[in-house]
Parts: sequence; C-alpha cells; structure tokens
Amino acid sequence: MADLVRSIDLPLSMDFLAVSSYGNATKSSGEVELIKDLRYPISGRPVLIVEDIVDTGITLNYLLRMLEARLPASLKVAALLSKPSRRKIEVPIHYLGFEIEDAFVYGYGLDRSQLDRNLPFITSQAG
Ligand SMILES: O=P(O)(O)OC[C@H]1O[C@H](OP(=O)(O)OP(=O)(O)O)[C@H](O)[C@@H]1O
Ligand code: HPA
Repeated sequence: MADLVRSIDLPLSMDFLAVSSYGNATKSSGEVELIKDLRYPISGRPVLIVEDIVDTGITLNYLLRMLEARLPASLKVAALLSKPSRRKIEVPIHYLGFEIEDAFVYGYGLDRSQLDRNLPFITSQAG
C-alpha cells in the first residue's frame, strides 16, 4: 500500500477496513467477516479498493457489494496478486500486479497464520 500510493501523483486520502475469511488457515472458510469498517463515507467519491491478493474472489465480491451500496462515484480494484485458477466468483480487477499459480503465498504484507507479513519478499509453500 505504501509503495502504491507513493507512485500515485494525485491528491488522495486513504482509509482502511479489515475483513477475514481465512483466519489462521490456508483455505477460505467461504464466510467473510467484517472486522473493521471504513472510518469515512465514500458516497460520491471515486474509490479504489487495494487488495494484496485475489484468490477465490469471495472477499473481493463481498467488498464490492458492500461498497457499491454506499454509492461511490466509481469503484475500481487494484490487486498485487491474482490466482485465476482458484476463482469461485468472477470479480473485476482493473489494475493487477501479477497473475500467479495455485500456491499459498506469504510475505510482503501477506500472512501465514498471521505471521510473516513483514518479510520483504513474497514466497510460497507447497499444498
Ligand atoms: O479471494 P479470497 O479467497 O477471498 O482471498 C483473498 C483474501 O484473503 C486474504 O485475506 P484473509 O481472509 O486471509 O485476511 P487477512 O488479510 O487478515 O489475512 C487477502 O488479504 C484477501 O483479502
Ligand atoms: O496465498 C495466499 N496467501 C495469503 N493469504 C491469502 N489469502 C488468500 N490466498 C492467500
């Protein structure tokens, strides 16, 4: 996120929400839990959702529905990683870093059982 916004030369504000469907597992529970909502309204504003990874698409689908209902001026998606082979729900990604194979990845913000987000690189584990 910090790397991304440093390369956007526009006036912008950042807000954060937290959802979880993996908990400590490497497989989605299929149920998205809203842990923390946005602080500010987005009605009438152009909004860019920034995701680290789109895997099954369940989380992003939930976010798109939730945020669309708040009537932003526009709603787009940027994701660092996408695993198209794992998709259960088709979701739009307007700006994508990399498509990757089906492996659980972690590091550079992505967690493995809540740990390893602080690794300065992305790596994967088998299975
Ligand atoms: O496309 P999906 O299969 O829904 O997976 C993608 C989501 O999974 C991860 O969140 P997670 O639920 O692990 O929460 P976390 O970011 O707190 O680890 C990741 O940050 C995405 O939001
Ligand atoms: O491969 C992944 N790594 C970390 N979190 C995730 N959430 C969905 N897929 C992944």
